[in-house]
Amino acid sequence: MLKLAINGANGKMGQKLLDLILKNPELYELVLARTFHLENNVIASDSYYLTLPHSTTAEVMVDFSNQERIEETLNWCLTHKIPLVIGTTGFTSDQMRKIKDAAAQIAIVHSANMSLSVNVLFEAVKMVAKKLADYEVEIVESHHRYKKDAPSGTALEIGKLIAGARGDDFDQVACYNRTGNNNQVRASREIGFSALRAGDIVGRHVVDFISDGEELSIISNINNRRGFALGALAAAKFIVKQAPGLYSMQDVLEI
Ligand SMILES: NC(=O)C1=CN([C@@H]2O[C@H](COP(=O)(O)OP(=O)(O)OC[C@H]3O[C@@H](n4cnc5c(N)ncnc54)[C@H](OP(=O)(O)O)[C@@H]3O)[C@@H](O)[C@H]2O)C=CC1
Ligand SMILES: O=C(O)C1=N[C@H](C(=O)O)C[C@H](O)C1
Repeated sequence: MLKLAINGANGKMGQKLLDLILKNPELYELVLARTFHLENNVIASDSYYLTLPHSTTAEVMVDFSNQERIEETLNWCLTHKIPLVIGTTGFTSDQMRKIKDAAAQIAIVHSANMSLSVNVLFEAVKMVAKKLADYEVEIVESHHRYKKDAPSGTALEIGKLIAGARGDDFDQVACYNRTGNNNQVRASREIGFSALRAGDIVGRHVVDFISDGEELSIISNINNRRGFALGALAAAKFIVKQAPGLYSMQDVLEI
C-alpha cells in the first residue's frame, strides 16, 4: 500500500488521481490532499494544506499544480524527506535549477508528460531527427482553453530531444514567434513552435519533419487524462525505492 500526498488535488489532474487512488484502496492510501482553495467549505489560502488524519505518514508526493508553488513544494518534501513526482510544467530555468538542487537530497521524477505513448514518441523523435538530419522541424501543440503555459512542456521536451540528437544548442535553434517582418528567411536548423488553445482538447502534439517535396508527421493525441494519472502513479511507486537524484519517465517505464 502506497501512502500518497497529492499537490493540486482540486485540479483536473488532481481529481483524476484522486479518482484512481480512491477506487484502488488495496494499492493506495491518500494521506494528504493539498489545494489552493476550495470553492465551498473554503479553507483560508494561507492554510494551504487540507490535512487528512495521517498526513505526516506520506511516502511520496505527486505534484500537478502550478509552477509558482514549486519552491514551497520542494521545501516541504526536503523537510519531511519525501520523494516527489513532478508533472507540473512551465518552470523557469531558475525553478528548474531548484528542482535539480533538491534532487541532491531527495529522489525526484520530473516529466512534462507521464503518458506511455508520449514517452515512446520522445524516443521516436530522437531517431527520426538523426535519420532526417537536414529536414526542417515544426512542432504544433493544441490544448484546452484553460492551459496557461505555452508552448507545452511536452512540445519543449520534444524540441530539446531533437536539438540534442542533432548536436544543436536548443536555445539557439528554438523559434517561438514568426510575427512581423524581420527580413529574414527561416534558418534551416530552426525548431519552430506553435500553440493552439481551444475547447477541451486534452493534449495533441504534431511533430513535422519537412524537406523540399517530403514531409513526415508524428502525431500524438491524448483523449483523456487517465494515462497521465496512471503514469504518475507508476512514477510514485518507482521513486519511493530510489536513491536521491533526478529521474525521468524513461527511467520509470524502462524505455
Ligand atoms: N506531466 C503530465 O503528464 C501532465 C502535466 N500537466 C501539468 O500539470 C499542471 C496542472 O494541470 P491541471 O491539473 O490541468 O491544472 P488545473 O488548473 O486544473 O489544476 C491546478 C491545481 O493547482 C492549484 N493551483 C493553481 N494555481 C495555483 C497557485 N498559484 N498556487 C497554488 N496552487 C495553484 C489549483 O488549486 P485550486 O483549484 O484549489 O485553485 C489546482 O488544484 C499543469 O502545469 C499542466 O501543464 C497536466 C497534465 C499532464
Ligand atoms: O496542461 C495540460 O493539460 C497538459 N500539460 C502537459 C504539457 O504541458 O505538456 C502535458 C499534457 O499535454 C497536458
